[in-house]
Amino acid sequence: MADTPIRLLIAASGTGGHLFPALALAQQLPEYQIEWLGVPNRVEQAVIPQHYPLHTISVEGFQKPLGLNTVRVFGRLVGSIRQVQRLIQTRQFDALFTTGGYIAGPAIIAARLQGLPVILHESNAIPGKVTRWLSPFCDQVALGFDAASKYLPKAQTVTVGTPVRADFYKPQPLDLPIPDDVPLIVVVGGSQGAVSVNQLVRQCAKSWFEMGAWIVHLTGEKDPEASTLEHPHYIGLPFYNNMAALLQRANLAISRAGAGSLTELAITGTPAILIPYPYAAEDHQSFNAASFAQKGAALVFPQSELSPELLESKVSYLLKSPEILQQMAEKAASLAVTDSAEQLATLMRQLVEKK
Ligand SMILES: CC(=O)N[C@H]1[C@@H](OP(=O)(O)OP(=O)(O)OC[C@H]2O[C@@H](n3ccc(=O)[nH]c3=O)[C@H](O)[C@@H]2O)O[C@H](CO)[C@@H](O)[C@@H]1O
Repeated sequence: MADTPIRLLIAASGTGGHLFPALALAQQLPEYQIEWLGVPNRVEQAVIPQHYPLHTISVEGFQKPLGLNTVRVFGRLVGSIRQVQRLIQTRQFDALFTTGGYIAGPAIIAARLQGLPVILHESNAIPGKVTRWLSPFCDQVALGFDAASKYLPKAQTVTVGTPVRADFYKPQPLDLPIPDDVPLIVVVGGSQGAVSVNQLVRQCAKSWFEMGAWIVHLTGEKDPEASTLEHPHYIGLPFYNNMAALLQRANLAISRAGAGSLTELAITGTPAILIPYPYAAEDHQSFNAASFAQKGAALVFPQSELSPELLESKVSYLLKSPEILQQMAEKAASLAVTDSAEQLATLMRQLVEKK
């Protein structure tokens, strides 16, 4: 195996939270030949082909209550496993890396049937269903949060944090017209935006503008009112690619509590108000956010308890208290695992060498 490059299949799909940690690992394995497995019509179609060949299969999750639909989904799962097996045979992959989610089901099963080593990375404090079911079949399960290990008693777990893209480790220029000396609030609702958070922010923004603050608001693509707020200090965008530059510049973030977002806030040392997505599976975003709240790196509010008045006053208070923002920034930075991608790359190389 020494002379031919290792061929790695990465199965990561659906959301930025699944894609970006896998991309961060891929950046650490320049000597590998990497191809990607995703599904049609999801974010990977826009992000991956410029980096790696993208193969797609159709997968879907099992919905409750179980019934006829389950039979159909099961049939489709068997079909997708066969598709991935054929892909592994024809493209001669040596190993599989996945970040969980629906795509991980057929990918892990097919890889095991073909005798490939598998590493699964689970970034959330409460692992998803596929991770729980299939982690015993993976050679190594790498965790973003230590707390997740108690849900995976039969898995070979190791906590490595969650990898972020390489640009987060260097100061990045911000290509947005924001003066250097103004307080900047960044609003981000995960990779898809958060309409409820957007509505809250639009109701509060006026008083923050009056305090001199600027707002960069990443609204997502699905907010029908996204362009209703206009102000010289306001920049609304559906999605922004250079998150590293934006979070490095931000004085405060108002954010959902997806594992990827939290990791990036820690790496950039950005104080935050976190509003966990209330419908995330088993409320995992609240558990993700808990470590930030306990450490004093963020204020966490359940969406149901956060009125516009409360958000308006908390942000105004923080804007008036730079020393508190500074303390929160330091506490956020203390939660950063800066070599997560390197640790994962080392695990991958060790595993492939062993086989
Ligand atoms: C609704 C839901 O279930 N979301 C889940 C999904 O989140 P989702 O994909 O929203 O979440 P994350 O917060 O983990 O990651 C968002 C990623 O998108 C990037 N970004 C975002 C906006 C933007 O304009 N530009 C940009 O690049 C961020 O920099 C970050 O890298 O996967 C995460 C990891 O499994 C989970 O923790 C989340 O709970």
